[in-house]
This record gives sequence, structure tokens and C-alpha cells, in this order.
Amino acid sequence: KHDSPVSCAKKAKTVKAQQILLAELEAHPAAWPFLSPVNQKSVPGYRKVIKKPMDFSTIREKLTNNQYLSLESFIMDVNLVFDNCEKFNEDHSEIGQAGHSMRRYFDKRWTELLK
Ligand SMILES: Cn1cc(C(=O)NCCN2CCCC2)ccc1=O
Repeated sequence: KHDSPVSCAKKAKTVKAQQILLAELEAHPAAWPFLSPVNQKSVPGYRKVIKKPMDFSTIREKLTNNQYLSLESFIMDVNLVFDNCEKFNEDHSEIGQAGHSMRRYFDKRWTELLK
């Protein structure tokens, strides 16, 4: 029921890092395709092809509701955004390029913050 002070402080650190990381992703110039869920009515094929849709607003909702029990589960959802993007979009399309750019940025920032 109650964490020790040490593990409580450690948990606060990772929550803070997740909040910083997500705010940086949301503010990135190439974030526009990922800010809200893909509209499955207006994007043909998306519903059939992408089994687990994910976007930054959904991650924000889950973080706000304390749904990430570990740093790993947060990182998995962010990577799901980029993996879905690679699956559905050509590498050199506008959205495909945005996905690659955002993944490079995320990989760099979370290692700087947490490694
Ligand atoms: C990640 N992703 C996004 C889309 C998309 O069309 N997003 C809408 C982008 N618009 C910009 C201003 C309003 C909304 C399609 C395929 C895909 O994989």
C-alpha cells in the first residue's frame, strides 16, 4: 500500500520525465500527424491495417489517469505511435517523414533524460 520514501521519490522522477518527454513530443513541429487519433472514417484502410491505434492525446489521457505503471509501458505506447506510422505510410511520404523525425527525437531525448 505504501512505498518506501526511496521508491516513492524514484517513481516521482519517472513520472516527471514522462511529463517532460510528452510535452516535448506535443510541441515538436513534426507532431501534427500524431496529436489526435487518426480519423478512421476519413482514412481508408486504417481501421483494418492498424490493430492498436495510438496518438499523443491518448498517451496524455493515460498519463493524466496514472495508467502507466512503469516507464517501459509509457515508452511502448510512444513507440506504438511510430510503428503504426511506419506500417501505414511510405517512408518518404510527408507523414512517413514526420514519423521518422519524431522517433529520432524521442530516442535522443529519453536517453538524455533517463540514461
Ligand atoms: C499518423 N497518421 C495520420 C494521418 C492523418 O491524416 N492525420 C490527420 C492530420 N490532419 C492535420 C490537421 C488535422 C488532421 C493519416 C495516417 C497516419 O498514419
